[in-house]
Amino acid sequence: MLNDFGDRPAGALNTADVGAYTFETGGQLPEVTIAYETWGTLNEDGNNAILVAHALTGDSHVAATPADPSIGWWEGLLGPGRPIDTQRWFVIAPAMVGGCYGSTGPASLDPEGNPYGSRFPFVTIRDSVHLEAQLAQALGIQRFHTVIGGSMGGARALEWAATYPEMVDGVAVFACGAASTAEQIAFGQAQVLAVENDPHFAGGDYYGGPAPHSGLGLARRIAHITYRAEAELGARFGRAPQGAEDPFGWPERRRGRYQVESYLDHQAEKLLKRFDPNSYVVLSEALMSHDVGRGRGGVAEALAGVTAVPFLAAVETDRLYFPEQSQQIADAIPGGHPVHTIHSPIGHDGFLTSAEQLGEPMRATLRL
Ligand SMILES: CC(=O)SCCNC(=O)CCNC(=O)[C@H](O)C(C)(C)COP(=O)(O)OP(=O)(O)OC[C@H]1O[C@@H](n2cnc3c(N)ncnc32)[C@H](O)[C@@H]1OP(=O)(O)O
Ligand SMILES: N[C@@H](CCO)C(=O)O
Repeated sequence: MLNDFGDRPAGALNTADVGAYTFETGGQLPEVTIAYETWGTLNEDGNNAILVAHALTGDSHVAATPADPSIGWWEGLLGPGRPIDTQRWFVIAPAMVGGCYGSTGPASLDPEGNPYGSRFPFVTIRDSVHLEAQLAQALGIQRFHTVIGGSMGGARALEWAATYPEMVDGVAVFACGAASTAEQIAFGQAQVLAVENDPHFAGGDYYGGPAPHSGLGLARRIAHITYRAEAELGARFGRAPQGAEDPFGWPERRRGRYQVESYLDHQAEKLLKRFDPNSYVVLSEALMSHDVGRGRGGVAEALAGVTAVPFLAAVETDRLYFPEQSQQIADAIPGGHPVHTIHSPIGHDGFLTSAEQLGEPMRATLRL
């Protein structure tokens, strides 16, 4: 069922009930719904499908649909005549389990009608892939020509290629490595604790009362700094004060803001309006769990078994998912593969803001 956190027109999402699910670490849900959007038409053989996986706070709205004509987060990549031509391909974008965009998540109601809250299981990237495979089966999709994603979506795409090699012919991974690094886990922990230490968090059972928005806002600020490059922030904001505010309010210990603080306040405010703090924790921990080599003899061995044609890309100024981490994937998948550079001064978020750079090389490499 849809929760209150999405702000979407009626009918914007399709949903499929995929039944009960036992998570990798043993948690269980008696019923799981996966929400998704689609573009184009699945052919009779069920073999013209492409799956697009969203990032941490993303959703299934990759591009405009008749039911929701608003611009999507990869609008330029997808549509009639675009690099992923929806006159030819059937594209599906599922909302990740644990999130707050229509798939079962912590704000969803259990069979007794109570929100799961603190009882929502620990989710891994691999769990999300297993559930998406069940969705594919329910829809009659035999295999994916390509699975595509950036950042956490890239983790999901790579995990798809390692978990279901027989179902994935091509994989496109942008701005993501083979496993979350110590530093990525460290940034994740700070964000998770920011939410959990908010006095309103109540162990995750805050529904019906005030939400832990102060904590979620702090988490988003930490995250957003990592999504942008130091030079971009410097060039854009420098040390400038925000409007007439005075950052030198001492000795009263009250002060106005620098522009960059106002910018981060704005990014935080925007997320509060659209995201459930519990989902932020669940998905952040899922991303921290990302390790394509877990239980497979390590990253090198897991990637040696990938049979999908890879298309890899990294943002040249990304200081969260460094280009070397994309290179590690390229080197480990048999065959020798380049890493395409996304030229952008802004850092990690360049995989969203400059995605148009990837359209043509991706189409050529993956024969889209
Ligand atoms: C792949 C996925 O699934 S993720 C889904 C898409 N991601 C998101 O929506 C996440 C949230 N947003 C972001 O991550 C980024 O904003 C992006 C990547 C979408 C866009 O990045 P950019 O185009 O570079 O936008 P930028 O980060 O500069 O933010 C611009 C906003 O900051 C505001 N802003 C700029 N300076 C200031 C300031 N001094 N004080 C307050 N606000 C400011 C702008 O007014 C603008 O506001 P708006 O977004 O409400 O229109
Ligand atoms: N801005 C993106 C970046 C995460 O990779 C998001 O919020 O999902």
